[in-house]
Amino acid sequence: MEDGKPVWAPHPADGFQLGTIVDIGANSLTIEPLKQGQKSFTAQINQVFPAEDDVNKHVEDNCSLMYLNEATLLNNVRVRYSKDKIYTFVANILIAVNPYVDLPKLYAPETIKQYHGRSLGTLPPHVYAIADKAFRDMRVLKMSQSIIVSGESGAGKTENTKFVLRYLTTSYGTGQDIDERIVEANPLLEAFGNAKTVRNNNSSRFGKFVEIHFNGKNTVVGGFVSHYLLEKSRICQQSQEERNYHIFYRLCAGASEDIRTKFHLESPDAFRYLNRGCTRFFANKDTDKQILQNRKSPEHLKAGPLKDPLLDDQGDFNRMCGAMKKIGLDDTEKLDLFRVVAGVLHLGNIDFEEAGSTSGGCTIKNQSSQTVEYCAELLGLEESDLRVSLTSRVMLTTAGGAKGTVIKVPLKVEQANNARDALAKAVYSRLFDHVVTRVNQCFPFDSSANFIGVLDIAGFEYFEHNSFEQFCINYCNEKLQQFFNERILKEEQELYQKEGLGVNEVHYVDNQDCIDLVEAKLVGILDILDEENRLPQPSDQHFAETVHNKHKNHFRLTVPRKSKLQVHRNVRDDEGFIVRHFAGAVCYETTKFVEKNNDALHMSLECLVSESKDRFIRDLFENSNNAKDSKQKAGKLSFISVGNKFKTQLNILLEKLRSTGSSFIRCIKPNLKMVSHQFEGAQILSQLQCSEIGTQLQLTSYCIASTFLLVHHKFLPVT
Ligand SMILES: Nc1ncnc2c1ncn2[C@@H]1O[C@H](COP(=O)(O)OP(=O)(O)OP(=O)(O)O)[C@@H](O)[C@H]1O
Repeated sequence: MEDGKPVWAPHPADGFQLGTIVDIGANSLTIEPLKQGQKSFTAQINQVFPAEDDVNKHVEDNCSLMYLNEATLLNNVRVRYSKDKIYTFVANILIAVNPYVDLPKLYAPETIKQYHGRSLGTLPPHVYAIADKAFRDMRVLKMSQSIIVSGESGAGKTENTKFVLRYLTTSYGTGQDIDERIVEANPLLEAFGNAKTVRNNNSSRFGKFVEIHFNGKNTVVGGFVSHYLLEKSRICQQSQEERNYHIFYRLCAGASEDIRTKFHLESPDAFRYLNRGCTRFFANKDTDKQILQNRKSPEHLKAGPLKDPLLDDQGDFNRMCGAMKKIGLDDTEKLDLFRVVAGVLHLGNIDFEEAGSTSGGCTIKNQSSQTVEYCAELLGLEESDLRVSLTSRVMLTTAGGAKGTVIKVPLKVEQANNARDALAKAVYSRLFDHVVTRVNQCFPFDSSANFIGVLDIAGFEYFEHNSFEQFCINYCNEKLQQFFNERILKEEQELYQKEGLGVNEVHYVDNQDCIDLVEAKLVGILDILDEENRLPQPSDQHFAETVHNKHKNHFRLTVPRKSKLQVHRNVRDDEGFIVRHFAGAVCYETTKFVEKNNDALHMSLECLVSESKDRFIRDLFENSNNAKDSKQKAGKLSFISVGNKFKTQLNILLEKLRSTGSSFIRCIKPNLKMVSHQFEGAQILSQLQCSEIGTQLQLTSYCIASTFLLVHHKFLPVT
């Protein structure tokens, strides 16, 4: 960096600001901002970067900048974004900034044609360029490919995934039914698996890996969707501004009067599982008029509809019905799905009260009689069985002479509430599994030569309060980061060495220790949690204590009171732990870890649903580890580990990824308000830093710097 030449120095809101160096200290620099009227300030040397001569210039591949650093990358992305150029390459990785506005020309059929068969770099950066590269690599190398789409919630992963699928089926499909089916599966999956959150109106609350399969002639023959970790807590409760899964509202807004009557549907405020969150429908001015008044909640009538250019509950209901038809679901199947959704809604309305007897148990309130009747009818249950199963649980006594006797233990009001919610979550999540299975049956294939898989899964997350869901997501991201390190860094280094570029070995921080901390046999956090779940009286506190005891001096683990943030320092040692991830330290609060890690219903409920009179409900629970001999299993605590199921799924996924060629798309959320043309530099910078881009940038700048002797800043390890 030369005196007088412009540099990028840190800025709290913009990420970086332009300035000149006016003084050099031992570890810091004094910077005078170029913007008039701003005061000089000091910054650490390693946070100040040389700027390009023309800061308004932009390039398609960040690697062709003169100075390669995070500040010039941020500026390049910013300049391009201001011109609606949302895609940028960093070597082979595609950065995609969410425009939050429809850019029809960018995705038009003519654009699809343009990218057909064209090498990377010959046309402007585009998600289509990545899709076409994957296809050409598959054809030439005769090897399956994967495209890993990452980014935080609302960054645009699902939209870009859909563009990839649309591109591949349009360009290399058969022109027949199957292409359309692969694309039409999305509205159905989104209806059941997406919800409005504060960060994204259409947030996917599950991860997915969508494979498009090709025959030996490289034509699409079918598809397959694998799904991961549906967020179950949302089924029973949402925060005030959030909603449950779209399907509930779409059914309330869009179902015919006939269906409404049949399934006893009302407006969203009538249901406990909806009315603690936002009860407004998505609609625009015109479509809002088409929704009958009696279907709208008082909140909707007062505040009007929720607005999003891509969402419209009533219209989406009709589109979803169309999609169901296209992918081959008949009316009976459609009604089965709706009936179970309605059944879940009614379940939530069952209220309990203390029985007033000496048993200490509870009964169902009289006001809930009608609701119980509806639930029994919709879910094919005997009303009396439903009542008994919700208010008591069967257990096998092991004491004295009565060993082996099944007894009924009455539940307290709170326990009955939990049982009701557990039943609702189990029914809905089985329904979601069924939807995915059914979708997969719609594009079957006998054999395939290769596939292109697109992974759309949540990126690294850290909030003020982090629970089991964030723990699983971040564990997944550790695994993906390791895969990225293996793939890009090792391969690139080998390439540089092979080509004799004289690049010294680049040391990146291996995160295997963090992965082991989570998944190692017996001592890993997931196994410690499973052990806790198997105890007669598991507790979240005991689990947290065991984690700390087993990993006292682990570099990656510490107690919350050592956090830099006040809010985490208030968390007691037995209430949480901090994990130092590759992308930063996260404090996990362990309340509900034990409950969230258990997928099993208590035996009375399991028996209830698996013996339903209704075939559809019975089938949903068919493959569960349901006790055929309920007497034998009734006394045992049944436990199905969510964490270890995810670990197994993840390892299968990683094995698959390792067997394929890979490309990476990093999606970026430009602002928290979800609006167009607003670039919040600082928060975009932090997304770039805690992603593969940060790692790639370090490697690329290091290699180029070493090769061309343009050493501008020191290479820093990943963490
Ligand atoms: N390329 C795009 N063009 C126009 N709008 C977009 C584009 N990408 C994303 N959006 C807008 O941003 C919203 C959020 O995008 P998307 O649902 O793909 O995010 P996500 O990363 O999948 O989030 P989550 O992890 O919460 O599911 C979309 O509903 C859409 O309104």
